[in-house]
Amino acid sequence: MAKINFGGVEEEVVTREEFPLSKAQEVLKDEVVAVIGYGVQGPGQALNMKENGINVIVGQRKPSKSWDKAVADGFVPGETLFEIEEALEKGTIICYLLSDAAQIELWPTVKKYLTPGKALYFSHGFGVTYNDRTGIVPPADVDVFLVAPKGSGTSLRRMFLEGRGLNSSFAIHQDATGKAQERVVALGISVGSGYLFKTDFKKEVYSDLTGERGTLMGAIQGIFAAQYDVLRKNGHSPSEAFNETVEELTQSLMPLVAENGMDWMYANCSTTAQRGALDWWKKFRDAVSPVFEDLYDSVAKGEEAQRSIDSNSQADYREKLEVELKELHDSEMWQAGAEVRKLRPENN
Ligand SMILES: NC(=O)C1=CN([C@@H]2O[C@H](COP(=O)(O)OP(=O)(O)OC[C@H]3O[C@@H](n4cnc5c(N)ncnc54)[C@H](O)[C@@H]3O)[C@@H](O)[C@H]2O)C=CC1
Ligand SMILES: CC(=O)[C@](C)(O)C(=O)O
Ligand SMILES: [Mg+2]
Ligand SMILES: [Mg+2]
Repeated sequence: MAKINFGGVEEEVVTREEFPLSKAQEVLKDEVVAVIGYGVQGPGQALNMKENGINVIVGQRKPSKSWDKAVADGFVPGETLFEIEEALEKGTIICYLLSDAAQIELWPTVKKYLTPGKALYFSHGFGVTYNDRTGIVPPADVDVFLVAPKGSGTSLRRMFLEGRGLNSSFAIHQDATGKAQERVVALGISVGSGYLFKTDFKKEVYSDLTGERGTLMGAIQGIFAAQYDVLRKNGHSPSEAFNETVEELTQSLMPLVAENGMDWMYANCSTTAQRGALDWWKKFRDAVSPVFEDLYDSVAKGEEAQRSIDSNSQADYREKLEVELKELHDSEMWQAGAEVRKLRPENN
């Protein structure tokens, strides 16, 4: 483990230099890694492991779109693609990558196949942390750990194919075999993580639920909509409002933040913009801090987890999500955005 000073706080991380793929392959050489669930994380992790030389199989419902996708991706029925219970039987490491709500429903089946010495792998601390609501309590004689890619499974795969890596957190909930650390780190490297930082199941899920409702997804849509609406209410055209709210950020400014931090992005804007941004960012921070306090409180109380369980356990959960996603898609802001994207030189 490398010790890195993050802004004055020393943390332990695992880098690909100290734990190369060859070491991961050696650790996992006698394992059968069964990926249960082929939605977003499943394909990214299974394909990256497969191409990293790991013995990976996929377990999916049949017939299903996910089964067909796994076949299209090169997993072979009866050889590397099985129905869920057969994959659970064959797997020595069970990667539980169904949706968090679906993990609850299938848990009684999965638990039957967790025989002594096997490992149960998650990509989210949700099921174990909120086990009073999920019922997911693993048997004591199996390893239980997680690797949580800090990004979409789609990005995990794309970055792997580009020779890059998405950072992941890892955590150990149970070390029944004494090999949990090497198993989980080997898996983290094999699924295509850039580097791995250590956390625990509770901190992973509390931070993740906060992040996806906050700056990563929920809050950004909220702040985009607020600025767009004010610009439009004051007579600015849809294209001007969208460019000033989203397009410039994603195409020009956020890549500068990703490259070298916020001050670097500011320094590459006008002094007029720098003065204004430095004057206003604390006002926005103070305005939204109470909302983030409420959000974290709701996460910590389990309210966000219960809402996710209640809504995503319904038979028509996908249809209901799609109705709300369509409302976003059909909004003037994102309709304007579709036209702006078409005008990008690379799209003409
Ligand atoms: N989506 C992402 O990129 C990320 C997901 N995660 C975590 O990874 C895990 C998997 O997440 P996703 O891939 O997004 O899941 P998902 O929502 O895409 O579902 C995964 C699979 O579960 C199947 N499924 C749904 N209900 C089922 C049921 N009742 N019985 C059997 N199969 C069912 C779906 O058909 C799909 O193939 C979750 O714990 C999630 O929190 C972690 C980081 C990012
Ligand atoms: C992509 C990711 O990290 C999320 C937002 O936490 C998720 O998909 O659950
Ligand atoms: Mg996340
Ligand atoms: Mg998440």
